[in-house]
Amino acid sequence: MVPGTRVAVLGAGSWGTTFAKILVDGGADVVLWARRPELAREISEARRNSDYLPGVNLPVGLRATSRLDLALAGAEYVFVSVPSQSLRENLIAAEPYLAPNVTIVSLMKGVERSTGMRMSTVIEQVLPISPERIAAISGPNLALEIAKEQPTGAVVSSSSLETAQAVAKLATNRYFRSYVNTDVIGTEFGGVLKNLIAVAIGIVDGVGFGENTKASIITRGLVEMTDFAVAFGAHPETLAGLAGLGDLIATCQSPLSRNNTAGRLLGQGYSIHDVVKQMQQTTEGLASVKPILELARAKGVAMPIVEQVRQVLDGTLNPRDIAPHLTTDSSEPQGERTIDDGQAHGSAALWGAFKRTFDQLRDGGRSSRRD
Ligand SMILES: NC(=O)c1ccc[n+]([C@@H]2O[C@H](COP(=O)([O-])OP(=O)(O)OC[C@H]3O[C@@H](n4cnc5c(N)ncnc54)[C@H](O)[C@@H]3O)[C@@H](O)[C@H]2O)c1
Ligand SMILES: O=P(O)(O)OC[C@H](O)CO
Repeated sequence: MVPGTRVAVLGAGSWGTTFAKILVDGGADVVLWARRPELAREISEARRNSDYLPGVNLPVGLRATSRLDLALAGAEYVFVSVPSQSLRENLIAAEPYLAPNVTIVSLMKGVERSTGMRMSTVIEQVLPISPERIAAISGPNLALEIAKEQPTGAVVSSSSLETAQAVAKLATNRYFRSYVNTDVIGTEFGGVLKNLIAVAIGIVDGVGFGENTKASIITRGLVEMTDFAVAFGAHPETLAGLAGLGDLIATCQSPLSRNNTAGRLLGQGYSIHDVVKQMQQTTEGLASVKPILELARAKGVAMPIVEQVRQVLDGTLNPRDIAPHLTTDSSEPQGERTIDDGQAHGSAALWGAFKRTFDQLRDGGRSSRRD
């Protein structure tokens, strides 16, 4: 990365603000766009975003504005972190101010409810830029932990390896390390699907069930995630990496997760109406359940856990009943089938993931690598 590369971040919630800090701490020249002028002022003047990141001091080099034209002027890279349902309208507003040859990076983990589209495909549809200039970032990335500079990793994915590497260089610093891959489908769906499993985990937590139930849901949830993503063209290895298993673990076990929290409230008996009212921040999983199930049906993929989450949201399943039929409604004993119908490829994928993790640890985090 050329130090001082001009970057814009759109969306000054928890993740947009945290990511702006990651980029500044990596040496980029960052302008953060906030919808509300008072928030832009708080970030620029007090170096705080007290609603979203309490107790965090933001870097001196971070500038913020509520003027989209000023944020985007001359930006070579634009990172987008608005709620997924608002991406399309925000891109339309941004388009007149985008520099030629700009690279757009999605930080979001939802699908568009009305179309079922992934965020990178919405970007591709709305903006006149080639897919090689679009990237997505995903991984075990709870914003508040990263804003406090606790070390973590993520995956930058683009159909162009060159773009993924350029973005990964920007998004790497002493506490944040970016790996690269070219499996955009797997990387994006990993981020979307783990939210749904985290809602299920929250529900059983709220009911009062313990670790066996949660471990069963996480393990079977990973199978659902992998089946779904592979049916849409993803590589199974991606789902065993940071953007799949890694994010699934972080989101399912952290009380910081909004999806997990929403699930817990449902498990405690609150209605979806009450839960939505209580959630102050973006909870992508709640909007993704229906479009994901529609996509799954279209490909003939069974998603019993996500289906049960939908029933709890609709009020047609008592949260206490979510556990007993985790994998199937059939009373016949089933094979466990983990990754891909028990073919040799599944164990090879898992072995590959373990080996890569080992190699990365041995490497000591010195270079941008494939996840
Ligand atoms: N918070 C995290 O830990 C985290 C980590 C990784 C990815 N993400 C993803 O990042 C995306 C953004 O989430 P977040 O956590 O920053 O949410 P958030 O609720 O903390 O912030 C969302 C921001 O978007 C703004 N906003 C709301 N409606 C808008 C609209 N119509 N147009 C423009 N801006 C609007 C809000 O004012 C707020 O500043 C989500 O897709 C989420 O899944 C979040
Ligand atoms: O707070 P959540 O549930 O949106 O999860 C945040 C991040 O996606 C965790 O990686």
